[in-house]
Amino acid sequence: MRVLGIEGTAWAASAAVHAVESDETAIFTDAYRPESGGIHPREAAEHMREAIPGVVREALDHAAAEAGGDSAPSVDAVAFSRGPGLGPCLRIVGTAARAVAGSLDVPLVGVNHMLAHLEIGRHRAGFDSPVCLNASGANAHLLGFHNGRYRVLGETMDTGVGNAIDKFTRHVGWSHPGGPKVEAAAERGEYVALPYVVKGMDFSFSGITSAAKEAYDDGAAVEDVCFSLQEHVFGMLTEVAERALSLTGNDELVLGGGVGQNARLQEMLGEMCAQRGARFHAPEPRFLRDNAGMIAVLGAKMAAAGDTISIEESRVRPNFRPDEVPVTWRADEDVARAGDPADAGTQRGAEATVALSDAVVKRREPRAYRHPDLDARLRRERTRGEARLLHDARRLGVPTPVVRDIDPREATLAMERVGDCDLRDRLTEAHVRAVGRHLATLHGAGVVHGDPTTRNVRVDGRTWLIDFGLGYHSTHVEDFAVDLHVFEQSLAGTAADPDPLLDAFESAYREAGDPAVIEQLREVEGRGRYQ
Ligand SMILES: C[C@@H](O)[C@H](NC(=O)OP(=O)(O)OC[C@H]1O[C@@H](n2cnc3c(N)ncnc32)[C@H](O)[C@@H]1O)C(=O)O
Ligand SMILES: Nc1ncnc2c1ncn2[C@@H]1O[C@H](COP(=O)(O)OP(=O)(O)OP(=O)(O)O)[C@@H](O)[C@H]1O
Ligand SMILES: [Fe+2]
Repeated sequence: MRVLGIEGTAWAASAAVHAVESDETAIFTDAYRPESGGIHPREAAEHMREAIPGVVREALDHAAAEAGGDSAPSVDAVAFSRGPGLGPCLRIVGTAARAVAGSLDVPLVGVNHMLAHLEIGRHRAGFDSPVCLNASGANAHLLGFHNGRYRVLGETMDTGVGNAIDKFTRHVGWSHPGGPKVEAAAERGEYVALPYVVKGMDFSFSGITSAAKEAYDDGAAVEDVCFSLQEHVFGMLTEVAERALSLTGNDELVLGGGVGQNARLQEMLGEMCAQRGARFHAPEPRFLRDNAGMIAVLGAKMAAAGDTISIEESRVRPNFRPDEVPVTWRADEDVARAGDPADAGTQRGAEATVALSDAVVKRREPRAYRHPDLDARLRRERTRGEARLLHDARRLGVPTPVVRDIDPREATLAMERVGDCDLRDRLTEAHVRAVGRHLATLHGAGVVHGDPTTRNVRVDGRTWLIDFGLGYHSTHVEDFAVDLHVFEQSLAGTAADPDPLLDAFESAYREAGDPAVIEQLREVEGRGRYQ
């Protein structure tokens, strides 16, 4: 079987032929390069109009040559990027795909571009059910497979990671795309401190981009800013990837997206995985940046599962989210979470090792992938912050362990042992309601937990909140809403039937806290991040 793929969500006018039996993929790409500034949607669409016919012809010629003069059509299906992406570009690609499928009389397959970034890594690595970090221009998120869908385990709360970097390079007058230029300049740079923003498995870049621009305007060497941008931004992505592995009990990670071509990002992810005994795969660059090869490869899997669409249903989807897609090509898989060993001896969390006896000693281990200055700063700040907030929460009446000792230099806390197990392993409505009430109490007093996941709640007769290492004080409704979003994402990622739990959580929060936070939560969830 051979499948034609067509891609054109933003800058890459690309067509490819994937031959299933030999697993060979030929890719033909004609890139749009803006003369100034970033990607202009109208110019990009104009480029698609001019370039798509040429790359499709090249791909079909290639397929015909491979077919060696067979009378049968040279491809068995046509797959296209249906979204997310720029509407005007998508429509041109959609039209081209319909025309080719119609004239060859073969089925049409509508592919989610972000899932294609993920599946190409899974395919090339031969991994079973990896967590995926998509690091592309317009997006940044972590995906994991659970109950027949890819779930968004964490994502950017503002711009995509490539866009965040490209904004900085535009500010200093460099041409698009900025990522490779930052990578080159970073080789000669030294460390300066920038903001570092991780909220559970979510993260945001706007503060870093602004601080980087300011540092440059204030006279910092551009090489130093580039170096530090990479250390912070990729450090954050690596940290959240590690959190996702830890929370899901997974030991395979794949990388996707154009920013994934960056050697420093690949190095950090590789080191993080090596340190925790997980396997890591980054596909070759031609499969990382936008390309039709990944569309053809996933298109072939979808076609084999019978997941094709009629012309009438094939409208494009500029805001197509990855978690909306029924994963037909993995329908027969029954994926169980590996799970961590029971509460005995030493536990390994996402960032700390926790020695459990009558008491608990939690030590934030150094992270080799992180710049030493940043590593020391985060371990010290988080240890101090955790001790302080555990105490504050207790005073507000939220059950937390009593802190017995703290050593910020060693990043070590000694505290009371609480609960029989993590909430993840006993997900009842009553406990989830209690989490809703406790978060409402904290938020009412201006405290953000920062990482309220189903692993950071301990349960017995009571419902205890632990792990305040990412917590902070705030008066912003947005920060409280993101806290709720983090908890709901972790529920959706760990519960077999999350809906009743989500309802119970929200109704308890609404009763005990500020309903405006729930409204803001809807805003956070609905944010269009894909234009
Ligand atoms: C929706 C779709 O159109 C969009 N595509 C996209 O963003 O193109 P992609 O090829 O995945 O990524 C482009 C980004 O990748 C960055 N980039 C390329 N090489 C890089 C490098 N060596 N280091 C850092 N960033 C790099 C560029 O600066 C640019 O921001 C997406 O996947 O989000
Ligand atoms: N005070 C405590 N009493 C009982 N168990 C605890 C306590 N503190 C931590 N644990 C156990 O150790 C695990 C990891 O602890 P913690 O969440 O504080 O570390 P972490 O490395 O920051 O983890 P993560 O980032 O995954 O939440 C918890 O999920 C819990 O099972
Ligand atoms: Fe992409």
